[in-house]
This record gives sequence, structure tokens and C-alpha cells, in this order.
Amino acid sequence: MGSVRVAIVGVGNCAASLVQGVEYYKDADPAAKVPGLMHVQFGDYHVSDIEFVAAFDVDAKKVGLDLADAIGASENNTIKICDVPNSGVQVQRGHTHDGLGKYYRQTIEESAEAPVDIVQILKDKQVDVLVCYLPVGSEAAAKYYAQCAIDAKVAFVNALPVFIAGTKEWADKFTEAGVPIVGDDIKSQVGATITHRVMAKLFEDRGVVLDRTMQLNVGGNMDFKNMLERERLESKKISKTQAVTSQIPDRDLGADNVHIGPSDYVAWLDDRKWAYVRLEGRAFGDVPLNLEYKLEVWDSPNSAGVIIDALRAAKIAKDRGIGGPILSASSYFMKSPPVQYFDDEARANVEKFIAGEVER
Ligand SMILES: O=P(O)(O)OC[C@H]1O[C@@H](O)[C@H](O)[C@@H](O)[C@@H]1O
Repeated sequence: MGSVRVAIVGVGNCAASLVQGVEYYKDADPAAKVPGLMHVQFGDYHVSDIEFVAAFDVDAKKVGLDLADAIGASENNTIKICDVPNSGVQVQRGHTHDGLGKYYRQTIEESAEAPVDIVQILKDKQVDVLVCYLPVGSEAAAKYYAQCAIDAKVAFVNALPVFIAGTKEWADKFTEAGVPIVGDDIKSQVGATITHRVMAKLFEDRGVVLDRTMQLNVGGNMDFKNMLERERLESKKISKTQAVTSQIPDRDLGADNVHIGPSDYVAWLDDRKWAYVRLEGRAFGDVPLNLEYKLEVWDSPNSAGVIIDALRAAKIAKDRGIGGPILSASSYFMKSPPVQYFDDEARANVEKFIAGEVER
């Protein structure tokens, strides 16, 4: 079936882990189980079928570099997985819109070059899937790139918490254009969201009444620095909160009893993220039962494998001529899909989608 031709917007840590991961697993045995991927061979596509053909950023230290160099440039500070050979893909000057918040502007220098024609490049490079890795709070910029994907008839994977696949307006636009979208807001392999979802559901499944819960997150990457600007956080908090509360549909905790969101920036953590999670409930006899755990991860590699699967799901939908939100992939890979399922159901739906047993 050929390759999955991918364009990246936002060459930050997540892009760095994605590009390295594709290199790292390029020779993996198709039948093997490797950490972080549903399958080495996902439908018609092996990991090595993913080919990066275009990349866009606005950082002066990244624009003009080969993608293999740009992933280690400027403020990128994630853990190294492997060396990446020269890609022959030069990072091009993207469109800024609201992509750079106060802390980005204080930290990086915006490229003086003129933005390129995204739609034309997507067409010229015969891109199959555009993955959107813009900073949190890039509402206008994310929608700009979503429209570019529609105009160029390129599938869209929305890794950030800006509601696109999950809104009727945009879902309809993608459906009418016959362009697939997987979104919104990437859910990492074993991250704060999925562990919290599973624990909240476990409480309810085992008959413990969940009364209160919180999830505090700290990290030292540009994502966390950017999120110091509280105004950029609104959709992120909504996305993370509904990702957990959707798992206990019969319980309304009340807004004051749920606190889930990014909490602070700790520079020396680099791209590590620490999540402190607490659930307070009542067990048999209304006796208190509390659970508290701390999760330590490298943030970007933790979601890169999920994106590798999402890209291939989007490409399969494109091959099959299916437009609009891909519900199976969105619900398994994303925090805020158009429809929320329990994770085991969502995974089973993705398997059915790969096998062609469900349309989307
Ligand atoms: O660990 P969680 O809660 O699933 O969130 C994971 C992802 O959340 C995204 O919003 C971050 O920008 C990613 O870097 C991160 O990997």
C-alpha cells in the first residue's frame, strides 16, 4: 500500500520523540510486541512506512534546519531515543496566529522569514496526514491548519486540546470534504489521564463512591512553561477533566470536587512530567477509602507511539475514502474524542476498524 506521507506542524519535543521512534522501530519484526505501539504492523502499514515529507515551525532556531537537526534544536529537551539520519526535509516557516503565548515569546525568537503556503506544500508533497503539535492554547492556529488539511484533502491528527474533531461544526466540515480526522488531545501510553480514568472507573466498578479527586501535574518542558499563562489553559483543563469524569457517567461529583490540570513549571524536570493523583471515596459502611499515587514519565515519548498508531489509522481511513471523525481511533488515542468509550471497548473498536469490521 506504499507509505504514510506525514507533515508535522510544531517541531517540539513530541515531534522529536515521534521522528526518533519511527527510526528506532523501523526494523521491528511485524509480529513482535514493542513498547508503546498497538501493532508494529498496523493494518497495511509497518512503522517504517511512515515517511516525514514536510515540517513547519515558527522558531528562528528551527526554520531552515533539516528535520533531523531541528528536533534537537532550541528549547527541545526530551530524552534521546536514537540518532536520526538526515531526512532531506527542511523545516519551513509556518503561520503563527495565536501559537506563541507570552512565555514562548519571552523564550524563543520568531523566524523573520515569511510564512509558506501550507496548502500548496501539502499538495506538492502529496501528504497523507498532517499531525498538529502546536502549543496548548493555539486555538486559531490549530483551526487554521485544520482548514489547510481540508483544503488539501489531507487527513488530520489533532494532538492538542483545541476542540476540532469533537465539535459538530468541524466534524461536519471534515465529513463534507471526505477528509478523516483523529482528535482531540493525545492520550499518552500510560500517562496521567489513562491511569486516572482507570482508577476512577475501578472505584465505581467496585462500589466505592468517589467523592473527590484531583490530578496535579508538573513538568519542565515548553508545554509546561507555556501553560503558566492560565488563559491558554481553559480547553486543556476541560479536556483532561472530561477524559476522567466520562469514565464514571453515573456519578456527578460537582465542579468543586474535581481538580484536574497542569499545575506548575519546574525547569529542572526537562521533558519529564510528574503527576500527583488523589481519589477520595467511601467504601462499605461509608468508611473512607483514599488512594494517592505519583506517576513519573518522560512526557513526549509517552505519547509518540500513540501518534504512530493514530497516523496509520488516519491513513487507513483515507485509503478507504472515509471522511470525518474516526470514532474508534479518536476514542482510544485521544482524551477528548467525539464519543467517549471505556478504554478496553475503544481498543477493541480500533482492532475492528483495522480489520474493516467497523466503518469508522
Ligand atoms: O499523560 P496524559 O494525561 O495522557 O497527557 C499526555 C499528553 O498531553 C498533551 O497535552 C501533552 O502536550 C503531551 O506532551 C502529553 O504527552
